[in-house]
Amino acid sequence: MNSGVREVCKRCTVIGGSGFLGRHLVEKLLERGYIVSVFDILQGFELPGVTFHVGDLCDRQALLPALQGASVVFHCASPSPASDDRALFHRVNVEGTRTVLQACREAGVQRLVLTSSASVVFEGTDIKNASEDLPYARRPIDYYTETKIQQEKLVLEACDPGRGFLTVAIRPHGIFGPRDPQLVPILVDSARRGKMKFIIGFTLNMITLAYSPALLSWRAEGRVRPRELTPSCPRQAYHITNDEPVRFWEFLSRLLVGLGYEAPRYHLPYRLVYGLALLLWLLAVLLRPLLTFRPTFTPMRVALAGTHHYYSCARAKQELGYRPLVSLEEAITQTVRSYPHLRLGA
Ligand SMILES: NC(=O)C1=CN([C@@H]2O[C@H](COP(=O)(O)OP(=O)(O)OC[C@H]3O[C@@H](n4cnc5c(N)ncnc54)[C@H](OP(=O)(O)O)[C@@H]3O)[C@@H](O)[C@H]2O)C=CC1
Ligand SMILES: CC(C)=CCC[C@@H](C)[C@H]1CC[C@H]2C3=C(CC[C@]12C)[C@@]1(C)CCC(=O)C[C@@H]1CC3
Repeated sequence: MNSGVREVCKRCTVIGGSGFLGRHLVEKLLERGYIVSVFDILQGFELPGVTFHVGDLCDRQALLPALQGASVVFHCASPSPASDDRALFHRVNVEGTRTVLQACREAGVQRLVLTSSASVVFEGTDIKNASEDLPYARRPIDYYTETKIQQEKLVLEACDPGRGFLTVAIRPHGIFGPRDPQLVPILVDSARRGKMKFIIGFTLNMITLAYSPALLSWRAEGRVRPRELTPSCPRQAYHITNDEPVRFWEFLSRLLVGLGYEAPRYHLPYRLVYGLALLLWLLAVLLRPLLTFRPTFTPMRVALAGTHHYYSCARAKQELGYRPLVSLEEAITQTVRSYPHLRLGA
């Protein structure tokens, strides 16, 4: 292979590369010698070797220059799941993804890796060791999930090995780790406001999570191209987790205690809290023209707190060679260490 060809093979674009997962991915790709372009609505950081393209992914003209010459595109952009702006979710996750697909084809991109979510099958009821064969949620719990389902379908249906365009969706679940803007910050904010004293529902519900650095080291190795991706087996989604189911409340308690806060200990009935969360959500929608407030305990969060939701990543292990690189124990230790500013009293 001459150096020109090698260079083209190693060129990639990370859409949403300024975000939590996207930025970790950019760093790993650089370590592995990729030439990286980032496309994001804002430039979140500066790194030698990274070219930034600032724009909205719904704008094909803005997107195209960022994709030129890339053999692989990682799509990691989405509005925050904390938002309840249905129109925004639809515009970015559904219409925006159509635009990404169109632009990829125009730019001659060969592989598109979507960061979907394991929550595309979650309806608020128990999920135990689920494989990817579980159907999509018929009644998605929020707009985020509703549009992640549509997004994943669009991307997988666009897979066209005959034309040399391969698509794959990875489905992480509850990503955490250094710089995570969601799980640990929301947890600490709730603890600081005295809202983390309660255990919702029963204490034994298990979940799986995905520790970002471990997830990304693997992903950036280019193992995202399924070996079996052939015309007879073109559409693939893969659960990616730490592969160590843990009790939800034990996991949260270890993070809280590690940061100096008390673990939750008083019990509240699941149905009561879920009902209250629904009521608050409804009030927030109805009162929106007059006042804006964002309840901490959304129906989705309460459902996640009170049910089993653990996923099997056997398919990714078998077909993609996936292995979680860090134990859950180590992942929690590293995460706690990375948030000195969120410790009690800091
Ligand atoms: N975090 C988690 O637990 C999980 C996340 N995922 C998925 O992983 C992906 C990455 O998530 P995460 O890193 O946590 O999210 P972040 O919000 O940290 O990153 C997403 C990035 O995309 C940007 N973005 C949003 N809208 C647009 C747009 N219209 N055009 C260009 N860029 C845009 C965001 O900018 P801005 O911040 O300004 O909006 C942000 O920089 C998402 O697809 C998410 O659905 C899946 C499972 C779990
Ligand atoms: C109710 C409670 C005690 C909340 C504190 C922790 C939560 C903030 C997180 C626990 C599980 C997380 C999670 C997500 C966001 C943050 C939590 C609710 C996602 C909804 C993020 C986006 C996804 O694609 C799925 C995630 C599932 C787990």
